[in-house]
Amino acid sequence: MLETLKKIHIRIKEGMLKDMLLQTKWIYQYARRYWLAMIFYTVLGLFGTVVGLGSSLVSRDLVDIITGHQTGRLLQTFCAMVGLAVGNIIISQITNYASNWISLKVDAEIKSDIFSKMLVTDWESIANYHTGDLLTRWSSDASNISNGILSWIPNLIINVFKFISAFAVVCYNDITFAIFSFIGIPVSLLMSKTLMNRMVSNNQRSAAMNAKMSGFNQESFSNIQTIKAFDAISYYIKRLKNLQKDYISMRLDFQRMSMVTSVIMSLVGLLVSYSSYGWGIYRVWTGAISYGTMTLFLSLSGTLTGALNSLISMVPSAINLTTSAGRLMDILEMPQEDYSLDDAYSEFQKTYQSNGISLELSDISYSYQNSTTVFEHASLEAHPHEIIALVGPSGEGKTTMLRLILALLCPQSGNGTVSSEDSDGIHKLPLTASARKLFSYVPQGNTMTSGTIAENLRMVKPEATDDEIISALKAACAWDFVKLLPDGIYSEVRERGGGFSEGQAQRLSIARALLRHSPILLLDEATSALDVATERAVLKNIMKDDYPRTCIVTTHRPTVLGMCKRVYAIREKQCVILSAEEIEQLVRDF
Ligand SMILES: Nc1ncnc2c1ncn2[C@@H]1O[C@H](COP(=O)(O)OP(=O)(O)OP(=O)(O)O)[C@@H](O)[C@H]1O
Repeated sequence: MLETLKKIHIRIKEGMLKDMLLQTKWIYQYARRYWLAMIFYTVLGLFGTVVGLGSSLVSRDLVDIITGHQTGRLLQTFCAMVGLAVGNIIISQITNYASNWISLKVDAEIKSDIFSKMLVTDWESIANYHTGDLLTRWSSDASNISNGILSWIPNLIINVFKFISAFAVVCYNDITFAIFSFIGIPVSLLMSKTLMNRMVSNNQRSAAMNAKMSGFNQESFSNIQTIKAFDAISYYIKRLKNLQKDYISMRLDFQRMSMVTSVIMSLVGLLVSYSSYGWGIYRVWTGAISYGTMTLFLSLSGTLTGALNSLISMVPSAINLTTSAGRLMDILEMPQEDYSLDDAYSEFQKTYQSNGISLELSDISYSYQNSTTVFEHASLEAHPHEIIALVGPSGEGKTTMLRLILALLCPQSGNGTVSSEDSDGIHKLPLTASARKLFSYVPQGNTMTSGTIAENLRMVKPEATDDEIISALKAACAWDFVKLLPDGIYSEVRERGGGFSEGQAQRLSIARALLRHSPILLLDEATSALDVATERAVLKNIMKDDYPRTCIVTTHRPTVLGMCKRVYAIREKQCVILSAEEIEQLVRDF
């Protein structure tokens, strides 16, 4: 027996309650920023309770004056009652406004905070989550917290005060009525225990379902072309219907649970009010109390039951809130990227950019979290005024190498450095997330976003003039088609580069990278959709200016290898420099 109790104690200590405490602390760090507004809201709520009680007392007097139990000024009492009722309406509106204000502020703050933290989370860890799941956590879970944040301390204080003050008034007027305040408690407690268990699993089910729906919608809408091309419309409609079926069945499950709960709670409410009513009539009949006092009890029995139910319903709402906090904490507790060298890199860039910057990775080993080993003791270097090519069959690790260079991935062993040489010697910094200031990266695929061409390019240099944009477009061989567009650089680009061919979108992406004027340029199959002549022209333009750029390209096509200073092939998880003969062989075999 003792053993069992110990086990339960340990489970409570280590399990749900401990998690809930941590999650509550996490929520509190957002709530405390609005402590003044929360105090205002609490004071308003307390004031509203006092006005409500005052209104019940005045209505008691009014009834007693009318029924002749009390002598008093009817008109004044009536005016006081109306005044208090109007005051109640005004206070409740101000309270609503304050609660919305707090919710909106907290919502915006949590969302922007989580957004910025998600962006600095370790890339590989966050890439394991479906974007639909991330979106649901970021939007729905954050909203759950901001909407429910007031149900904590402020509503707890308000409802406790409401219950105690109403109870005190009841006791003062007729202590026998106090018993009715507690009739509902056992049932409400029982209900809340059942509710609590169901809610934990329902919340998790609901969050998982929402993430699934959001992921499906997002993927379907961004792949409409593929769905049509594969004649997969009916397949997708069927998938949606199945998801909807699951969703409806889950919602109806919830609905049934809340129906049962609310029927039981309403029955309890009826029981309380009818018993109060019956007891009230009896007390009036025996002459123990007046009609006015009975009216007071009837209205206070509602207040007491309401306050009690609100207090009890805080348990499931706390679960809802902490479940959401837990889901957000999962994301925020993932490892974060290291930006501690930001200042050092800014200084480094300012001082050495004009000399050009070299890049070196030595003895790098890297395996993805799923244990796919891509590199073992691989080394690579690139220097200013050089184009370095990375070649190799699909899936050998070219993109992975660029991710390592960009510090999106962190090698398990070996190290990366950037360096610059001047008359004082070689100046080095370790490769971390802060080094990204030095890079321009053109990834595979279409990375244009909706907006004008100019807006797309200014993403990397907001202060760029039109002339600078046009020069970048010229260097990327994109000006030829942009100048023919009726709105030139102010022509609209649709989502994912819609409205432009793959090759055009690639050239716009390259122009964007060039506009940034970074010392190191990384092109991941960035010229794959261009014809050979344009591809060569783009690379020539990139390297022809005096700017000491270091350029690394990954490619399947050996057409540009002749322009490269060194060609690395990824073989047996290493980067091997190809000889002139091997490069010639590659070109011949292509
Ligand atoms: N996020 C990831 N998680 C786990 N494994 C991955 C991930 N991305 C790539 N890989 C694996 O790492 C290996 C190298 O992939 P990578 O994308 O670097 O190849 P690549 O040479 O760029 O291919 P391609 O030429 O087709 O673009 C592959 O076996 C791939 O399955």
